[in-house]
Amino acid sequence: MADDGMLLNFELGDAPLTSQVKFKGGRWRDRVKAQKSAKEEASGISTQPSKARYDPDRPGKRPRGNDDGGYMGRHNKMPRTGGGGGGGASEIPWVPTHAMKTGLVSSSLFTSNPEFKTKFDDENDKTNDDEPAEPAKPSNAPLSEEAENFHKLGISKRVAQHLATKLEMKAPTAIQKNTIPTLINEDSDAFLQAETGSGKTLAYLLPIVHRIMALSLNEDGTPKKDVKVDRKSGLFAIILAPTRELCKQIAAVLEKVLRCVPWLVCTTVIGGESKHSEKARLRKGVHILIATPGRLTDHLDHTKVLDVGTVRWLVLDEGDRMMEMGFEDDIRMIVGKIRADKLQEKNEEGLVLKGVLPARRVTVLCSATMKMNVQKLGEISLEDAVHITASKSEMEKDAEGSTEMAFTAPAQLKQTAVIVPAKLRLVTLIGLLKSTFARKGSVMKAIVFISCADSVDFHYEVLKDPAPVESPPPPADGAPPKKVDIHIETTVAPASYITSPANTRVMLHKLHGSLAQPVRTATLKSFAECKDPAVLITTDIASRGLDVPAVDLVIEYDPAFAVPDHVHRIGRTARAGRAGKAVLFLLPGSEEGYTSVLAGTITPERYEEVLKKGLASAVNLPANTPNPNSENERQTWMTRAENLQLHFEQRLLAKPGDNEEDDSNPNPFKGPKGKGKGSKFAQKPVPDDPLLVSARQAFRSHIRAYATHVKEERTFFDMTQLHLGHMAKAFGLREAPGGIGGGTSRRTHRPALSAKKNAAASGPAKPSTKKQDHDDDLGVVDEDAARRMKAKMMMMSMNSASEFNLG
Ligand SMILES: Nc1ncnc2c1ncn2[C@@H]1O[C@H](COP(=O)(O)OP(=O)(O)OP(=O)(O)O)[C@@H](O)[C@H]1O
Repeated sequence: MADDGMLLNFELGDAPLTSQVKFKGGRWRDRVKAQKSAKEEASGISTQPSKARYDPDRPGKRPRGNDDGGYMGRHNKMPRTGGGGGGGASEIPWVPTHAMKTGLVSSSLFTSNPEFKTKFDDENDKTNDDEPAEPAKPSNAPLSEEAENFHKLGISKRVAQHLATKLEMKAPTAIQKNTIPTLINEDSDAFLQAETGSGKTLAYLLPIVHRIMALSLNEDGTPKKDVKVDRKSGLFAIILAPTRELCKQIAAVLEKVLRCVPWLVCTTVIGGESKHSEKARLRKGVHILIATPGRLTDHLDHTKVLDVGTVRWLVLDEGDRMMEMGFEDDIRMIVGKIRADKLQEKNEEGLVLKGVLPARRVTVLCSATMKMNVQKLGEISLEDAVHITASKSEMEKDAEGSTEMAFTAPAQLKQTAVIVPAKLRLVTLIGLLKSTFARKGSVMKAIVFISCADSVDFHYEVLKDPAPVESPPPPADGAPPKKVDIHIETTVAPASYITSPANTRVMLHKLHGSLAQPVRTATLKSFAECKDPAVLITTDIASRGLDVPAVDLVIEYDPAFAVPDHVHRIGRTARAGRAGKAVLFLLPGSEEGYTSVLAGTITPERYEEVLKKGLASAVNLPANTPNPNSENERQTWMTRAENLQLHFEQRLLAKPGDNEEDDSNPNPFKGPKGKGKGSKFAQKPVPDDPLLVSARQAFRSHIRAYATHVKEERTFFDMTQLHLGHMAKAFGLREAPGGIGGGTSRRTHRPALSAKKNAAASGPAKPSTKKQDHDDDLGVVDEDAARRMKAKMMMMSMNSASEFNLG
């Protein structure tokens, strides 16, 4: 008889078994029989080993296992055997008694998976392994021509020398070469578009710094007579960016540049930090301000000392993202306020601004991706803007009136799409990370993008060492204990599953918008400065603009919600001409078509290849966790994958006191979670393992997030094709938990876009959706998404057997 996806775990090693099957539903008599039988077998005195076991849904009939989210018997590739769904009885395997007893009935990872549509070029795969193809010439690297340097573009010698000697930037990149002269010599608005990692930040910062410097320095660098620029001279430039992290990063780059002009000052005003101290800094005086739109609007409304009369530049970095996040109104307000003030030709202290700074207010828009909403932003903020791109051909395309520029990925970025069945996602991720860090020094940092904060939390918990980090003993001499950075206590931890003999320590980090700002800042710092190999598990909060040069690998474990987001995510690697690799996880089926709309050459890869490499050697299971099978050199990668999955499932099923003998409950059906209030059998409920709770929450949020892919891409990301039972396995769950369809998730991705859209349709925005200038993974799912999920859930509950082939 075909096992149809059932893994029968006859040999499970000596690890403690952590869960018992709960017998629910059906007739009381059936449940008692089933429980009795399970008990007998547990003590080795089974009287009826070969009998069919209890099936709660079909008492008295042949059993169903717990595969496929409660459904077992018909695979989507199998023909229906009767009306009304459900497989024919002959296809239903028998569940061995002891497997039910232990709760270790688990669907096999390697059966019942959908077939791939992709045609893999195995010959090519081989060639790739043996003799790597010539790497593509980097497309976002600094220009190598001898003749190119910053001074020749018009930047003062002082700054050019500082860049070359202190910041190791001798030659500009293509976008810098095309932007700097324009912004120095002209006063027109500009729209900078160039691929990720191409140096757009310095492309707009350097001309601004150069022109502010020119207020007090002559062209030869000597100081102007009787001219003093100090903190009170006025605010000359405002740079807006969508996230706090990006604002801090821009400020860090600018501070480095300003070290050669120490009298110029920049600061940030961003959400999540003390407004009081921001006000104090503004009061002291600042020349360049970097802000998130929400917080700047707030200060413009409430901080009198913030005078925008002298402002000459407004830069909107990642403008499209700000529009997506729903900051259109804030940006309108900011632009309106800046333009409303009469342009001052002299500042209050009599410093002449005219003739040195732009004669009009200049707006610079900056993005690697352009969409309709950026054009709209352009309409709000730009007037006769020049469109500056990195290459001539792009500029020509623009001159010809091409409305939509193709999003390009850095040419040197190696992109792969791994087709992974839902059930195998978690083990494949671990296999990939394990092989990534197998060789010392080959990869130092990897980023894993996940769709929502709950899922980030779960994957962080599941991948980090479960053993609590031991606190250091207090010093014997009574001195105060050494300070540990409390901010990263819950966001940074070692990850033993992905270590290797060459890399015995890999540090895991997590980041999302629901974390407090000091935690976010400290976590990002830890990741950027980590000397050990490091992994960052994150939402799209880290997808825009973030510049950690040592990132060698980006894994899109959950595909992005829209193509531009994908471009930004993969752009966290292969920056400024460096090499990089991006791996996209796709499910077999409609998702496989997604690569046709993405930029660059994407090589498809089978998950088997990833697992073979990753699980060629044993996974380092953390101590004191269930180990389904002691390691054996001869184990195959498939067995290792099965055991690894089982290990996670067991970890999730662990409950406090599971390892202790406890026969005190006389009624097996009013077990730890019995509802019988007042019943003599009622017991104190035993809480589920926090990891299990987290897995359920992550699963629910993941499914909700899945429903929020942009409309144009829903043909690839089709809710109705998702197999919830299989997907649950990727969260270590043996079945899909309920409660997916109802309500909204507070921590699901793509909030403001939909929230604002809804608001437009249904009246004023709720206060909670406003000014989330930083929390781009906080918010609610749009109604349309909720409706699609509800439809899916209804279909599931109406006919669980037809769940496989919805739509
Ligand atoms: N001329 C240069 N020479 C060497 N490195 C440079 C140069 N210009 C910028 N870089 C480096 O390139 C990296 C990417 O720069 P930046 O963050 O400005 O890119 P970007 O185009 O804004 O990317 P994204 O679109 O992803 O935000 C940074 O590490 C920066 O220090």
